[in-house]
Amino acid sequence: MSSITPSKPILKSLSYLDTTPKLLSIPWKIHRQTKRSQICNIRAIYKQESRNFSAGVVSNRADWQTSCAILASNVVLQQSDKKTDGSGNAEIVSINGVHRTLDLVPVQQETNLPKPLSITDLSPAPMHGSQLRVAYQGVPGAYSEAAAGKAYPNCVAIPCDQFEVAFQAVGHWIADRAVLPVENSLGGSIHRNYDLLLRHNLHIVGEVQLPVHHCLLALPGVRKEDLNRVISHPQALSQCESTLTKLGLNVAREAVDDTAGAAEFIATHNLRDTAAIASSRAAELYGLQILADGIQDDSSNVTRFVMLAREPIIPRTDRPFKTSIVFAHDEGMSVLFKVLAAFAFRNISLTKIESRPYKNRPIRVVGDASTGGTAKHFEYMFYIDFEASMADPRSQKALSEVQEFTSFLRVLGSYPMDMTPWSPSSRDL
Ligand SMILES: O=C(O)C(=O)Cc1ccccc1
Repeated sequence: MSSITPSKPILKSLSYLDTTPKLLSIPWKIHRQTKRSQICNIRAIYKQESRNFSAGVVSNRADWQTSCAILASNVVLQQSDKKTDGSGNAEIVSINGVHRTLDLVPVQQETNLPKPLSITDLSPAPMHGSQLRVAYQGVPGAYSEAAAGKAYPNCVAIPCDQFEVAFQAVGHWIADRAVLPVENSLGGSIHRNYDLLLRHNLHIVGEVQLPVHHCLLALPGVRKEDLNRVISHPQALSQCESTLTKLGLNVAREAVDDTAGAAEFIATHNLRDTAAIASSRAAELYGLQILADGIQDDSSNVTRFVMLAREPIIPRTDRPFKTSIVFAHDEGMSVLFKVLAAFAFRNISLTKIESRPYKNRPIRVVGDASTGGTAKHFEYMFYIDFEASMADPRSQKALSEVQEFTSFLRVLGSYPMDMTPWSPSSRDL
């Protein structure tokens, strides 16, 4: 992996670019606003598409995308005034304010035979035909950079100053992928990125589990006794809290955007009273000494990163796959139980459940003074990772059932599980 090593992250916020999603609505996003008949229509299409897919009829990428487009267009059509252009193609009046006509006829109209899938269809080479450009949050030496290199060994890693910028970089074709941390075995979920997954239209196309090995870094000649503060990414600070105390460092902790950025900051400003928690690679890059090595509180400190792309990958069943979804539900009895049961009764294991505030509707009020007061329910979006591929009929049946009692359901991605062997003592950095 080659990394652009600027003195500052290359990509600042791309706010000047309109970030309104220009992509077709997510194939799997199913909105509640549709009427019962329309849901039946969608379900019929969904089931037909699922049958087609599971029966192997959807045998190549083009068909897969056409099926998704059909499903998505039918969902979106419920949301907007529709008019046909006489050819049977429904013209979408607007999607997020973008006017477009969907061409729903399958590929190879003249022969009506699906185009054989070629290797370039599976993972098209980047536009510039050379290395994959992978955006990450941080500066060179960050663990996210290492994750990018583990996911795509020959990539060009592109540093970004915010997680949001990494998402935008992919959305605006500045990068081909983004690699972002979503959870750590000691620190738990990185909530910011769960929220961003929902806000953007990217697809999870892979995951990497990275053993994280923290070091305490300072300028050459600085001793622990000289330190008044330790700075790093909040996840790193929380993963090393006990060890810092054992080292006698009862000094101020300050959170910064990323671990390597903390090391760079100390070197750039020649701070002799400050240490950083970062990787040994950051020590090399920014000329710092390692005061203490392996300071995470638990040797099995692993961070899970996901890889994001503009297009989903084609799910397979020939290797272990994981699928990530997000859903919301209106009031109803034991909806969460029903969702979990839809997977449990099909022997599908869940590996993660996360809830995040439903920012469009944070509180639902029930009742009023006449009924003795109001109940205020916090509304959440629920994220689930489960161990099955979307190509597995069990997954399709489970999601078809979940759709019945949720107001919103979206598949964030179906992707190979990271099965690389590791032991608690292994280290990538
Ligand atoms: O700050 C970094 O180096 C990151 O990539 C985020 C992070 C921080 C701590 C553990 C894993 C990832």
